[in-house]
Order: sequence, then structure tokens, then C-alpha cells
Amino acid sequence: MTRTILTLEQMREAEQAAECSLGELMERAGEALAEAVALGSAPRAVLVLAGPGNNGGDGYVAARHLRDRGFDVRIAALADPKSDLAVDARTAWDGEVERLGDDTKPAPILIDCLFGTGLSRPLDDALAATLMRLAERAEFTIACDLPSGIETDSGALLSDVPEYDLTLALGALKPAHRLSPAMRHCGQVAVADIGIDAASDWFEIAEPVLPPARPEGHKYDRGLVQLLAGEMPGAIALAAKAAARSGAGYVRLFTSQPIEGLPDAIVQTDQGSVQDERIGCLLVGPGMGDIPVLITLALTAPKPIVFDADAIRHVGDPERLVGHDVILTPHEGELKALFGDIEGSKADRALVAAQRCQNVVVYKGADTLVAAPDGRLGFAPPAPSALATAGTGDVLSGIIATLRARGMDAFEAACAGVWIHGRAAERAGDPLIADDLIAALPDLT
Ligand SMILES: NC(=O)C1=CN([C@@H]2O[C@H](COP(=O)(O)OP(=O)(O)OC[C@H]3O[C@@H](n4cnc5c(N)ncnc54)[C@H](OP(=O)(O)O)[C@@H]3O)[C@@H](O)[C@H]2O)[C@@H](O)CC1
Ligand SMILES: [K+]
Repeated sequence: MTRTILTLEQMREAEQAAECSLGELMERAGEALAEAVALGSAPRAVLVLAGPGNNGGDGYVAARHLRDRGFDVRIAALADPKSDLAVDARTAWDGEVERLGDDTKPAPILIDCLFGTGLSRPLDDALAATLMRLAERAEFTIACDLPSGIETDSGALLSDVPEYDLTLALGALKPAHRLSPAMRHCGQVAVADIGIDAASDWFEIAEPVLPPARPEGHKYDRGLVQLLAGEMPGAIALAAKAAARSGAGYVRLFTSQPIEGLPDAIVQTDQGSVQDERIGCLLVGPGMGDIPVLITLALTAPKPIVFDADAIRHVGDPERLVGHDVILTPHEGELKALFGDIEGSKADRALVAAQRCQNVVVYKGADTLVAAPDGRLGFAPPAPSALATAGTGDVLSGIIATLRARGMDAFEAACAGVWIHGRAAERAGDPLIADDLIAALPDLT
């Protein structure tokens, strides 16, 4: 199921628009937190860290429910509750409340309810050190909504942040759950449905539904991927094999120098035209090197194009792509080379880039994003860090070109390609080389 992602502002709007009271939302949040702890552990000692805002309020509610479930609960508060809701939640807890400090004793289960979406500045050094110490000494750590110290919309770490086992996102995912560096500190991320309407154009990319291949279909139905080769045979070979192995009906390589070792099914030719009506998608960039004329040539084609790697650096002006049907797959350096410095979070940068070139942008990295010019933004689920090796980008562009050639819409094809690439990496293990990814591609029929 697709999980939506809400920014701080959208979260506040959704909270206000909810049909139930804010107090009821907090009650559900705290109950869900207790439920998540109970699912992961038999009753034992729990330490709840409570901050002054509503994140702390969730903590008092969770403490009450955990105690009812037989857990031995202590609460350590940073300060007295400040918000009305948190005051009410504190009042409904009739147990003791310790003052959080250097001398706070750890417990096997730690629930971090210090700060959530309302964090406005770094934690004090002493508080950050206490949080790190208590998390290190715990056996199971759970963050309420967000690990404390993380900025919701950007995913930046404002201070030292532990790596949690579980983060329970309330109502919806937030950008930080799927942006670096924050995402690596969240552990598993579950979403508690607390009854708010979490509608958004931003979402976590989920398993795609691929167009079925017609049993009576021919090779062009499955898609003809046309690669324009350049100077580096290794990268071209990876992209071509990835395209073929992800189900293209036909992969053809325009090259003046045949590449050795490619399967015979991948046709290599120095003849042909990018005007060929049967082409499903052109792929330009893997192994391209310094041949910018290939971009000019590709842009004369009336067909979808994937521009990767060197092709992105050679586009020159993003506005050159307006009116064409292109998917760009830049990593950080390539995005900067084409679009210059863009302000804001990675999500902002992805959307500005897509707007400027009026096409789909796959902004790669440990936290890959897929942006459409109409504002849709897909966040990749976490993928193994082993993907950070040479050639994995060539494989991704080959997969995306195939899905596009099979007739998927550009944004859908890009999201699906990113999802498939990540799952192939999980299957391939660590360490992996790009060839392993191709061998580990899931069944795409
Ligand atoms: N959205 C929903 O539907 C629902 C949301 N819910 C919950 O509400 C949470 C958001 O609550 P929130 O807005 O009260 O913010 P929260 O994260 O508790 O922190 C704000 C407090 O911390 C303070 N403060 C900030 N930074 C600080 C620092 N570095 N060091 C020290 N203090 C600092 C800040 O003080 P100030 O900045 O004003 O000085 C203020 O007092 C959300 O994450 C979720 O858990 C659920 O209950 C129900 C449904
Ligand atoms: K928290």
C-alpha cells in the first residue's frame, strides 16, 4: 500500500481538519505507541522520555496504556508540559514523573517522546548526550513520530541522534523518514492511523503494478529500447543488459564499435535512425563520454528518452528539454551541473529541477526521489547502501528505459524502476557489483 508523506504544514492542516478533537488524536497516538511497544516486547521495564510539547503528551498517554498492559513504566520529563494537550495528558497520568538529566537510569525499552515535528533548534549538548546514553543502554528503542533532533521537512540532524529500532510515524510519514541523513536513524518506520486525512502528492514508492505482457504480443509490444552508445563499453553493456533482463522485447545498440561479450540477443548496429517508429524509448548517457551530438540527435526523435550520466552534463540548458518527453536520472553532482545551485531540501530541489525542465527527474542518492513537474514526488523506500558502487546507475537507467518502452507513463516508469532496482539490491546481497543487480532482478512479467 502506498504511504503518503506530509510536510509539517500539511500535517498541521490535516490535524486541524480532523473530524475528532486534538485530544482524541493524541489519545490514539499514545495508544498506538503503546501497541507498537507491546507488539515488539513482552511486559518489562520501560522508560518514556517526555518533552514539553505534544510529542511529550503522546508519551504520557502511551505510559498509561503500557502500564495497563502490565509494563513497568517510568517517565522522565525534560520540563513541565507547555501545551494544553500535553498538560491534560500529564494530568491523566497518576504515576511519578522524574526530571530527565545526567543521572536518569536507563531501561531495556526506551521511548523517545522528547520532540517530534515541533523541534525548532538543536538539542542542548547535555540533553543530546543523555539521549545517546539512554539509547545505547536500551535493548529496544522506539521514537514517537520522529527521532528527537531531526528536522521534519529536510531530514537534517540538528544534533546527535541515536539509531532507533522503530519509529512510529503518526498519521502519515514525514519527509525526514525518507530523506538522508535522518532516514538511517529511524530504523523500521511504521505508520499509525490516528484518523487524519493524509492526502498528498508526496508518497513512499511502493511495489509497482506493471502492464501485463499480452500472450499474443510481439517483441515491439514488450518494448524496443534503443541505446545510443558512446565511448565506454562497460557502462553501455550494463545498461543494455539491464534493459534486456528487465523485459524489453528488443534492445538495440547504435554503436560504431561493436562491444564484445554482450548477449547475441542485444543487436549492435552502426546503421539505423532514431526516427524509427517502432522505438519505445531511447536511452542516452551510460558510457556516453564526451559526444554531446548524441543529445542533439536524441532530441530529434519523436519518442520518449532517458538521459543518464554524461548526457545530463551535456544537456547544457534545462529549458532545452521543455516540450520533449524525457526522464533525467541525475545524482547530486549531475543535478548541480545541469541546474546549478537550488535552494531548499532535497525534496524542494527535485521539484524545482522537474519544473524547470518540465520533465520527470530521478534524483539519485541514498534517498532517491522521483519528481514530476506537476508536483508529484515519490520517495524511495530504503535500499541497501551496497548500491553505492560503479555501474548501478547504468542498470537503473536500463530498467527505466524498458518500463517506458513497454508503455508506462514517465513518472510511473521512473518510480517502478527505482523500486525494482532497490529490491534487486536486497536480493543481490552485500557487497554487490552492478552485474549482480542484473542477475537479481525480480520477475517482471
Ligand atoms: N499532527 C497530528 O495530527 C498529531 C500530532 N501529535 C504529536 O504532536 C507532535 C508535535 O507537537 P508540537 O507541535 O507540540 O511539537 P513537539 O515536537 O512536541 O515540540 C515542541 C515543543 O518543544 C520545544 N522545543 C522545540 N525544540 C526544542 C529544543 N531543541 N530544545 C528544547 N525545547 C524545544 C518547543 O518550545 P519552543 O520552541 O516554543 O521554545 C515546544 O514546547 C507530533 O510530532 C506528534 O508527536 C499527536 O499528539 C496527535 C496528532
Ligand atoms: K520523538
